[in-house]
Amino acid sequence: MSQLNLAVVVGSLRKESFNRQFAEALVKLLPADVKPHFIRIDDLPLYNQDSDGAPPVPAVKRLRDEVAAAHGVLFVTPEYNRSIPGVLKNAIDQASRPWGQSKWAGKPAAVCGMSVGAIGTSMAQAHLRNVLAYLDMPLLGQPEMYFQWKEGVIVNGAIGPASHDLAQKFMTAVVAWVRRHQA
Ligand SMILES: Cc1cc2nc3c(=O)[nH]c(=O)nc-3n(C[C@H](O)[C@H](O)[C@H](O)COP(=O)(O)O)c2cc1C
Repeated sequence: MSQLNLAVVVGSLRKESFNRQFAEALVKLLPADVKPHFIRIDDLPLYNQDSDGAPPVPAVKRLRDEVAAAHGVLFVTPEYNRSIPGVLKNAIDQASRPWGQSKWAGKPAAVCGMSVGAIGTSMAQAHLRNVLAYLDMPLLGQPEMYFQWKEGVIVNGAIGPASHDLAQKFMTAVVAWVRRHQA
């Protein structure tokens, strides 16, 4: 099968981010013909519609080019105050404009997340799904992935034994979803 480029967007800038650790463990479950590409969002300026008429600054151009080059996108996000972190929304907004030139449109996507709370980012994921659906991204429905951070969830950089099967099932479904939507 042809090589797939899977963009991975992590919604936390924290150095020891559980979601980044989770994302790095998840991509280890990908088959050899799927290449993950972590999209940088920490150096993006705040989106300002006044900038739409000018050439994008280098960080924004990089973001837009990288999203455009992806066959699909995996979002791995924390929940902040029952929604998605502002840094993630900013990145989504930056690649959605100028109007009519969104880089997200048509890209198959999947969402998951890790929180310290028992609801495991379910509210954040619901909000994120709403945004991505508006951006015309076909969204993987099942399996859902709501993870709570606790000892043993990630062991030596890999998904721990108790969660491994669900995580593998999810990543297999992500790859099948992206392949199904390949032009
Ligand atoms: C501003 C803020 C708001 C938060 N709101 C929630 C929340 O609504 N639900 C939840 O489960 N955890 C919430 N948390 C706790 C996060 O789950 C926790 O900080 C987690 O480590 C964030 O993910 P990260 O480790 O990838 O940065 C919040 C944390 C912060 C800093």
